[in-house]
Amino acid sequence: MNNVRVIVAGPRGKMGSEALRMIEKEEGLELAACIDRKHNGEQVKDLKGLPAFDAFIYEDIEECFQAVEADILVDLTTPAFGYKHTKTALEYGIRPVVGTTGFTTAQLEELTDLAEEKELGVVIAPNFALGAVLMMQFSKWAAKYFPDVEIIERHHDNKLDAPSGTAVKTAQLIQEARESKQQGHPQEKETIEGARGADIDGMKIHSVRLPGLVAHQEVVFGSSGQNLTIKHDSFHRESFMSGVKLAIDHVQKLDVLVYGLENLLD
Ligand SMILES: NC(=O)C1=CN([C@@H]2O[C@H](COP(=O)(O)OP(=O)(O)OC[C@H]3O[C@@H](n4cnc5c(N)ncnc54)[C@H](OP(=O)(O)O)[C@@H]3O)[C@@H](O)[C@H]2O)C=CC1
Ligand SMILES: O=C(O)C1=N[C@H](C(=O)O)C[C@H](O)C1
Repeated sequence: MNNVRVIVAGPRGKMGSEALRMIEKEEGLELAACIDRKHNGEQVKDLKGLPAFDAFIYEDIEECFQAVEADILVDLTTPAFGYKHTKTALEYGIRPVVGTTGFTTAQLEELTDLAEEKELGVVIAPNFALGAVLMMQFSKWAAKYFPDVEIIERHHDNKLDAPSGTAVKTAQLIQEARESKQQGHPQEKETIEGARGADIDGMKIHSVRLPGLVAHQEVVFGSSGQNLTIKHDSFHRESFMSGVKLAIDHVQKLDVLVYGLENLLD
């Protein structure tokens, strides 16, 4: 069988470089090219700290898609570029696997429609770590019995988007399991704006950004006389890679957009 040819966008990044190391280890995957905003025309092996791939780096995504034959784009960049890259990949018949977070609901809807129109699979996963996917599923289950819930997510201080994609997805899953609920005291007032965090359907989300952190989330449920906390920690970005591989395997058989890795698990 032919190797699956993958283009990685964001190869110098924390996640992109980890994805390159995963592709290097996985039989059946081949790095076709990289998309970066620097180093046009250089080879990946020329860049310090990255695996010794001969694949070339392109700054212009269209030039890359025109020059290189590929099956899949793995995007691990920024919200603005990730959206543009995903759209362009679909235009060129390449299936996107997207870890980049921070897309708006309107962007997700637009990409869903485009994938359907092109009959091409897309996987957008706010979190590729299996433990985080389970944390979200357990939270959805718990919300049926404990509708009062707040989400505390903690990340490294280089993160661009807040709240995290995982926190937003968790809140959306909880919304599916509980009635809409305005939490806290009906007359509560913030004496400093933002003190109660972000709000999704009455649920509060608190975002912590500190050096030393990787990716962590607690979902705290409150009820009379008891609390339930569901917690997940990613201590290393390798934790996301089995999920990236799973998405690469599945996306080739899909002809629609799938949002969330839980939709690919048995
Ligand atoms: N789904 C999941 O499981 C996970 C998702 N993420 C998400 O993945 C994304 C990347 O995270 P992370 O690796 O930590 O971030 P980094 O900042 O470490 O990496 C992002 C990389 O993208 C590069 N970049 C910026 N603009 C472009 C562009 N136009 N074309 C190509 N590359 C570009 C950056 O270059 P430069 O350095 O020059 O700015 C950088 O190398 C984020 O959205 C994050 O939230 C993160 C972890 C897990
Ligand atoms: O930026 C990160 O680091 C992470 N981003 C994703 C998110 O926004 O949820 C996934 C994970 O939490 C790490």
